[in-house]
Order: sequence, then structure tokens, then C-alpha cells
Amino acid sequence: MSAPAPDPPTTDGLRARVVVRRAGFALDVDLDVAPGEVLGLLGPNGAGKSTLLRALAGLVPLDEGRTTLGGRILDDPAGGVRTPPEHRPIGVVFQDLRLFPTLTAVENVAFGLRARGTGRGPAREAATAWLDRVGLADQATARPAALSGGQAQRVALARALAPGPGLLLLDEPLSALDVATRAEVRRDLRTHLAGFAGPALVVTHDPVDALTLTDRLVVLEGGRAIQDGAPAEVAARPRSPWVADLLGVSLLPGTVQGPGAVRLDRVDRTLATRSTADQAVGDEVHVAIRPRAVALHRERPGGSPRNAWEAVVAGVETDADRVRVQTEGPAPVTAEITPAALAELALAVGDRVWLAVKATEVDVYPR
Ligand SMILES: Nc1ncnc2c1ncn2[C@@H]1O[C@H](COP(=O)(O)OP(=O)(O)OP(=O)(O)O)[C@@H](O)[C@H]1O
Repeated sequence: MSAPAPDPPTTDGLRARVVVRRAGFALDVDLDVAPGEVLGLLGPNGAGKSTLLRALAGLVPLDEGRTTLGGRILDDPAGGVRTPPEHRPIGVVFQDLRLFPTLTAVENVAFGLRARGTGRGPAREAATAWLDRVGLADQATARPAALSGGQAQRVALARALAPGPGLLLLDEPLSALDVATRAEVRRDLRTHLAGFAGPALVVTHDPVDALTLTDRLVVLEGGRAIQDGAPAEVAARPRSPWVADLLGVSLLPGTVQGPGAVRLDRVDRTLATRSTADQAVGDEVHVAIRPRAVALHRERPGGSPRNAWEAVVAGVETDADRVRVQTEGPAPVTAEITPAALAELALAVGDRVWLAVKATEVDVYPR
């Protein structure tokens, strides 16, 4: 038996209104994700992210709403339509991967193809080609227990992509990996996402994933989308303290110069940072600085001036008890200060300001 005809290309992306009600919780979200677009779903525990993915995958019934993918109706409870999970052209990577422990890597990848009616030989051939694409050609006969976390993650991704799905759903795809592996798998995942023609949804708790893997972010809180925008825009103007804490982090490109020392690529400045033990000299990294860690000064601060540089105030936003000051310049970061500090500094847009941050507050992530 030959491979089934691939699903028709998605011209219309994903359009969904997903309503799922449970005791004490209601998810009610509208989504419109274009073909080729990578949408990040962010939100605190219990916000409904997994429920949303499970509903799209057909594992949780909608109480109300409608889901269409590439113009095809998948769910329409009012019209009595509910496509079973195995008939949806959707690839899923679950947080715990859910590889079949008794099957080899190539059998795991072939599984989705076999389930769609592809014969044993062609399924194995296609699965082998996919393992090659994710860099695991030499692990085809290994069982999941013999794979590293990063390798298992790649097998799960290959299994999701092999049948040529019209929609890709990834639930915290990198959360189980250690920092160094995560950076490497993130890079590869970005490449595979870029090559994927359909819409993709990625649930993440990691600010670097949110800022580097996605084209757009939707923030869920209490079952509702409270913010929807480009990652940089959501980071610059977070609409809830939770998002501000998670995403307000400023990322600057840098290069490791030595232990705990990273040179910023765009300014003539080397920052003292937290441990760079995971990185080698010359590694390209992201320097991550949280807004609350940034102090603002009118004059160049004394003490340890190494971690201070100048920028220009680009925006000042005040909410109940926090003020977020955005800066611009070669190394812009966002600072979060108190209203009293703002009053004392008397900062306005266009003013020059000194930014200072302690080494212990400067995180380093591999790029
Ligand atoms: N199978 C279930 N039966 C009943 N309630 C559930 C079930 N799964 C989740 N819930 C509840 O639904 C709400 C949304 O949970 P969900 O797991 O979708 O959130 P989440 O944003 O994915 O959270 P997390 O980040 O912790 O995974 C929570 O109140 C949760 O307790």
C-alpha cells in the first residue's frame, strides 16, 4: 500500500473558537493562526493552555464554538460535528513526549503514518527520512529509554511531522531538557518550525522560547486571552504582572569573554554576569535582564561601574504600583521602578539615563 495523499495545503490556517466548561473553570478563546505562523501560548498554571491544545487535538470536546483548519470543519458542536483525534491532520508533541517505550525510534516515527494507513515499508522509509532530518539517522533502532532527553524530543517532533500535518501543536516542547541541550534543540526546532507550512501553536513557560520561537503571542489567564501581539510588543507592554514578570526580561546579544564576563555585541561594554560555566569563551549568548533588576540613575553610578551603561528613555508606563521605563539605544533594556523613584528621577521620554544592574542579576543563555 502506498502513502495516502497528503492533506490539502492549508490556505486558510486555523480558525477556532474554543469553549470548554468545567466546574470552577471556563475556557473561552478565539484563535486565528495563519499558515506558517508560529503562535506562542503563555499563561500561568491553570490558565487553560493544555485544555486548549487538547481541545484542538480532539481529546477534549468543545461545549461551544467551532474549529476549522484550512477551511475544513473539525469541530462544530452545534452542527453535530466532532472529528475524532486520529482523523485530524494534526501533529502533537506532548510535554511528556509519550513515545512508545517498546518501539524503536523509527517505529515510533512510523506509527503516525501506519495509523493513517501507510503500508509498513513506505512508513518505515518515510520515518527513516524524518529521523535523518532531525539528525538521528544513527539512532533508528534505539528504544526511548536509550535516548537522551534531546534525542527523545527530536523523535517526538519527527513523529508529529512525518504524516505531513496541517497543524502542529507543541506543549512545552523544551521544558524537560537541561539548559545546554535546550539551546541546541531550540535552534533545530526553530528551523523545523520555519519549514512547516501550516499554523503551529507552542505552549511555553520559558521567556527565551516565547521571544525567539514565536511570531505572535497569546497570553491566557483564567481561560481567556488577555493579550495578543508580537512577542516584542507583549514584552514591552505586558498587560498583567504575570506576563511582566515572565516576559519583561530584556534580551541582549553578547559573546562570552571569560568566566562570568560577557561582551555585549552592540556596545563597547563587558558585563559581569552570573556563572557562564555552561559556556565556552567565544560562545554567542543572550544576556537576560529582568526589569526589576535594573536601577536607573541620572548620573553615572559610582561603586561597581562595570555594569552600567547609557541609554535614552523611550517610554514610561505606569500602572497601580509599578512604573516601567523602556529605553532605546544599542543596548536597550526595560526597567521597573517605583513611582517614588520615578518622581525623584523626573524622567521623561528623550532623557539620557544610566542603567545599572548587578552581576548576580544578569543571566546568560546560549543563543
Ligand atoms: N481532566 C480535567 N478534568 C477537570 N478539570 C481539569 C482537567 N484538566 C485540567 N483541569 C482544570 O482546568 C483548568 C485549566 O487547566 P489546564 O491544564 O488547561 O491549564 P494550563 O494552563 O495548561 O496549566 P499548566 O501550566 O499547569 O499546565 C484548571 O483549573 C485545571 O485544574
